[in-house]
Amino acid sequence: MFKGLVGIVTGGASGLGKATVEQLLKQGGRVVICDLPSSPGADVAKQFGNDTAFVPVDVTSEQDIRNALQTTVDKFGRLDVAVNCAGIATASRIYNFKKEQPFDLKSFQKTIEVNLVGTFNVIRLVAGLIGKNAPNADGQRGVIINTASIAAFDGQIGQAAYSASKAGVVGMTLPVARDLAKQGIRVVTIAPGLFRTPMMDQLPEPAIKQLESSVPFPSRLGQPEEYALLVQSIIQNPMINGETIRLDGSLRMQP
Ligand SMILES: CC(=O)CC(=O)SCCNC(=O)CCNC(=O)[C@H](O)C(C)(C)COP(=O)(O)OP(=O)(O)OC[C@H]1O[C@@H](n2cnc3c(N)ncnc32)[C@H](O)[C@@H]1OP(=O)(O)O
Ligand SMILES: NC(=O)C1=CN([C@@H]2O[C@H](COP(=O)(O)OP(=O)(O)OC[C@H]3O[C@@H](n4cnc5c(N)ncnc54)[C@H](O)[C@@H]3O)[C@@H](O)[C@H]2O)C=CC1
Repeated sequence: MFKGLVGIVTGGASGLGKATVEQLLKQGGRVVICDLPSSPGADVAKQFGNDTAFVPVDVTSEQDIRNALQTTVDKFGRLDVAVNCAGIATASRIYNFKKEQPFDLKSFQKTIEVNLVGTFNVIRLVAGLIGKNAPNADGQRGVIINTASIAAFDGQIGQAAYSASKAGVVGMTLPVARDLAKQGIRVVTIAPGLFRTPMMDQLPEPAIKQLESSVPFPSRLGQPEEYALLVQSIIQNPMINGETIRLDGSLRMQP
């Protein structure tokens, strides 16, 4: 279905990103996995075979993303799709009255830097390469997909930094889509609910169980493959643009 398609997936060494890499490959695509040097990205790429490459990056670095684009061109000749999955989750109260400790400012800044600035950095750089493609019959040159979170809308206690970073991704989706429309590049954001990944596994098991039971239907954590299926649908459907799509089993998180 995606024969000839070339994608970049940030955070592609784990969780939702890794499932996306697998789905694009299954459909006949070729994929550059971008993830931290400390991630298992090299092993993942080896496991997936010749249609993948791993480039160690920090998404907040201009040079790292430029290197990834160079590798993409050298190895696969073009770029059609970029999926931003790299992200970090932090949790802390604004002020811990027991310990008389305010929310650590560096932790807030880091969360914004990776989740929001990192996503923006990738968007602004991949747009240049995708924009070089010849347009298809519909005028489309490619697609950029971002990952926010339902915490952008109903963040829990302790999620001020994470929710702010993800709300920023939601907020820039429409203006960036409008901005890139003339060039035939679509921009869409997925706001996942709760998915079983290493990030979710950081939460204590009772917290996971509690969250899981609060999902109306299906009352369970999502599988990463279900996220990847939405990525595939977004790529396939040219009318989806400038929108944030919740993928959450109708969960609205409680405080
Ligand atoms: C990933 C997604 O995109 C999807 C989601 O959003 S899933 C929803 C995720 N929700 C959350 O992560 C909730 C975040 N909030 C919390 O975990 C808690 O409100 C809080 C840890 C910030 C404060 O909880 P609290 O009851 O006031 O307890 P507090 O005394 O501050 O902390 C209790 C202990 O639990 C630990 N803890 C429990 N859950 C934690 C978590 N998710 N992250 C970090 N620490 C956690 C704390 O480290 C703390 O340990 P110490 O005191 O020994 O350092
Ligand atoms: N798992 C879930 O329930 C949900 C996840 N999300 C979001 O989905 C995205 C993917 O999350 P998961 O797959 O669950 O997490 P994960 O922790 O399994 O994967 C995230 C990947 O991002 C990489 N990464 C982190 N910082 C990076 C940086 N600076 N540069 C490059 N790569 C970096 C990590 O090395 C890791 O491989 C994240 O943005 C997360 O916030 C949103 C809602 C729910």
